[in-house]
Amino acid sequence: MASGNNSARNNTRKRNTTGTGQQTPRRNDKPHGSKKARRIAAKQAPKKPVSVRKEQPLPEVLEYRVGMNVQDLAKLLHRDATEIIKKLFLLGVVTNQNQSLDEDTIEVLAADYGIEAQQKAEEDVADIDRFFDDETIDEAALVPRAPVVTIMGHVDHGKTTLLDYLRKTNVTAGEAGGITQHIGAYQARLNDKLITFLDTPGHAAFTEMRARGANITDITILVVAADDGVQPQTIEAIDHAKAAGTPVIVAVNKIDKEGANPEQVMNQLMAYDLVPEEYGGDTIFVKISAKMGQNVDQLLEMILLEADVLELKADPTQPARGSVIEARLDKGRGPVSTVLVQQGTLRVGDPIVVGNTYGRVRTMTNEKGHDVEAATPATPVQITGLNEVPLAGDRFLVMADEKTARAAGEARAKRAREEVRNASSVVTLDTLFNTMAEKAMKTVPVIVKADVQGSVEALTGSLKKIEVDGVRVDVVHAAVGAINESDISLAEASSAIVLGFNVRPTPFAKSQANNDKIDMRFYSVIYDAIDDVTAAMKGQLEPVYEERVIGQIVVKELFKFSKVGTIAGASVEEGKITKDSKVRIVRNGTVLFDGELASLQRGKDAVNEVKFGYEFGFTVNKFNDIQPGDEVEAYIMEEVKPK
Ligand SMILES: Nc1nc2c(ncn2[C@@H]2O[C@H](COP(=O)(O)OP(=O)(O)OP(=O)(O)O)[C@@H](O)[C@H]2O)c(=O)[nH]1
Repeated sequence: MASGNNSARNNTRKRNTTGTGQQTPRRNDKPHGSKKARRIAAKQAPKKPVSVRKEQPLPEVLEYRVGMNVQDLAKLLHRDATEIIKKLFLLGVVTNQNQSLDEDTIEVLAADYGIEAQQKAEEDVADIDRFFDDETIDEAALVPRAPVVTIMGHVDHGKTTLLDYLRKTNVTAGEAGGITQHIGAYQARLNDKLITFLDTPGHAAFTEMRARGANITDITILVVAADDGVQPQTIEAIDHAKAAGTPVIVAVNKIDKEGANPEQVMNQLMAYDLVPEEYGGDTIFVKISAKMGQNVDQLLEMILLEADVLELKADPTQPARGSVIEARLDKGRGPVSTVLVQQGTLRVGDPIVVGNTYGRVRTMTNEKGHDVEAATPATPVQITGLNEVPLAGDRFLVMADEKTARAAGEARAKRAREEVRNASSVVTLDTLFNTMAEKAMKTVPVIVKADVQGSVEALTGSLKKIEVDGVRVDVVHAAVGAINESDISLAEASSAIVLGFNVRPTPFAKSQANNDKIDMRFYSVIYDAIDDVTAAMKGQLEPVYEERVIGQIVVKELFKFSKVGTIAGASVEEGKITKDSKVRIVRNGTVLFDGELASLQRGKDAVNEVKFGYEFGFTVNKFNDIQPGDEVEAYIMEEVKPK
């Protein structure tokens, strides 16, 4: 049996439950329980256990865990459970075989047997991540497994078409009929070899799962339409795959279309280190038509070839562990989750901890809705039987018994509630110098977003030149546009700082960054950004002023006056605006202007302040291009004391 199995099964810290009806002797009652119990116990002198088996003497030390029940203790003491129940009864504790006992009761019991009690070092039952370490894997038990593939690419380049084509033509469960359901993943077959496809195209989903610890993709298929070439999300996909360290196979799609130019795609991608084999590189390119199915088999062949190179293996003999691909609440069936088994074999009836919840696998079905009894590595299955809905990317682990699974799930839920955020994994400019030392960082990961390509390049170029004591800046991703949720996911997964140049975050990205405590910095002068990053790396970042956003405003309409010019009519959607506010005018996520208010008025009257919910008019110094729909951020600069 595999070593991982043993460690998983042994991971049985019991819950410290004092079940109903159980009486706990007070600590100072030691060693013989209540007065009454002592009296009764004294009557039994000379003290002699009821049914001593000669060949099984008492242990010298009772090594126990809090929460063990009478049966567990009976085994350790080599005594009958009934004897222990009796003994406890005489000590004033009414219990049964399955009842968990607390520390005091166990110690009193040991003392009554005349032996020492020692609590075993606590294993961290909530830490299921350690079962995903490579050390827990038994090399001898490894067998080849199917590769797990994610398809990424720019909008409309054909990800869904490719997934649908594969599902229709190559899905294995199709053998027995049934209608394919979207469960988040499926397996395709070529020449009796399986490939697991994650059916959730999208970079944010991919990276969000990774941020939660689930590194399940082995190979990324980058779909690029031959009639459209490399586009912003193509680059985003490349950066996400690079950050995850997965090899990329390029599927140049839509070659059936007029105007398709696969060679151009190949040339463009060389700039991103994806060099085709025929040009001397090592990236596999396959020219396909997802719509017609042309060369799709060749793509599958290439995936299998790459999988061979990667020597993907897993041990099917251990208790299963893996990751959640997607999960939802079903009205009839309760929490329904698609999980991917990564090691071991998952079976119906298995007690399981999943993320911060737990349960027992009640039903297990494949992508055709057929019941399956067991799922081996790289197999996606939909399971029911969990107490709550887990999150995509949560890890799962099969436990020795339901009690342990429950203890682990509850401990994890509690920890998640307490732990607002593991601050040590967050990298911020303010704490960069210390973090660099603590983590012996060789590079400082940053993500760059800017309003125009020229700025992206200028900023990226300058950042790459920074070097402080051998530490350099690693630009994980750089692109034009507002900071979006995909950027924040990538920042979280890569512990990166986000630098925005003349751009702002989308509202969703902003709240996600807030939750994840991602450090976003905004600049309108490249030199300032370079200066900040360099200073932070040297431990010399001492912000003197920090901006504080005090209000969000939306421009509703324009009033043109011949004498005073154009006044913008607006309403305060959040916070307030004051006469001395600075304003930042944002259109489609891009900062158009950053400057000062010239006037603030309600009706015809100049005012010092307009509060939330009110409409007002304003003009801005040196900016006349305000449009209805523009968003205005009102902010003030506050002095920050150097740390
Ligand atoms: N001619 C041709 N059209 C294709 C091919 N693959 C996809 N299309 C078409 O391109 C359009 C977009 O394809 P999708 O598969 O929806 O693209 P997607 O990448 O999944 O797009 P999003 O889900 O929006 O990101 C659809 O109209 C498809 O029919 C192809 O190989 N040849």
